[in-house]
Amino acid sequence: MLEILKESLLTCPMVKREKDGVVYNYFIHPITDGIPAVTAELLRDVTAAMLKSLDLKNVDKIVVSEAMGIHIGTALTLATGIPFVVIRKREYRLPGEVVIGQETGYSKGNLYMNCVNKGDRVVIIDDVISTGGTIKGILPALKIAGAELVDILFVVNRGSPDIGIPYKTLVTIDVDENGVKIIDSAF
Ligand SMILES: O=P(O)(O)OC[C@H]1O[C@H](OP(=O)(O)OP(=O)(O)O)[C@H](O)[C@@H]1O
Ligand code: HPA
Repeated sequence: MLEILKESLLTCPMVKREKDGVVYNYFIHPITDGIPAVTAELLRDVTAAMLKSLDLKNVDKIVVSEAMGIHIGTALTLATGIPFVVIRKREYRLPGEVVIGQETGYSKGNLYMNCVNKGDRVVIIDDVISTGGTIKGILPALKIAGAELVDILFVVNRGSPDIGIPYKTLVTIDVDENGVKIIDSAF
């Protein structure tokens, strides 16, 4: 389990990104970018590991964020029958919409959460955790919505940030100009 994920991380393309004059070594991977192509074998590998790791008992909704939470959310919904909801970068102004401030290593903006209701038991999954900025915005939004957080899982952990509560990850990596190194793996 996770052999396909690990191999694909070790061989993925790299580019350099820049924010405020600081160069960031960015790995480009099917799970985190949709590039190179997302294969069925990779999605099955990641989904099997998510199913093994997550506590999904009596969960009402899987919560993912746009855009790169969507394919893993789709896979987990197909495997479990639990619906998923997407936290969007677009504002809808529906009643109860919760606005989330998001700051990552290379971007800043707002996210908008809809259709997470009072009393919902939810799990959050996302492709990657890096600075933790995105999840730290989502956690208070769940409180505002009145949802109960059951579990959190990130496929890739780049940086192991402290987000104030425990979270699960499938693969922990280090990245430098030469590429990705695997530091730890759930399986
Ligand atoms: O831990 P953090 O530093 O917050 O980084 C992780 C977040 O960054 C990426 O999303 P991004 O906002 O880049 O959007 P994308 O999914 O459309 O690529 C990723 O999907 C996570 O949501
Ligand atoms: O290097 C990266 N690649 C893809 N997604 C990311 N999210 C944080 N860092 C990265």
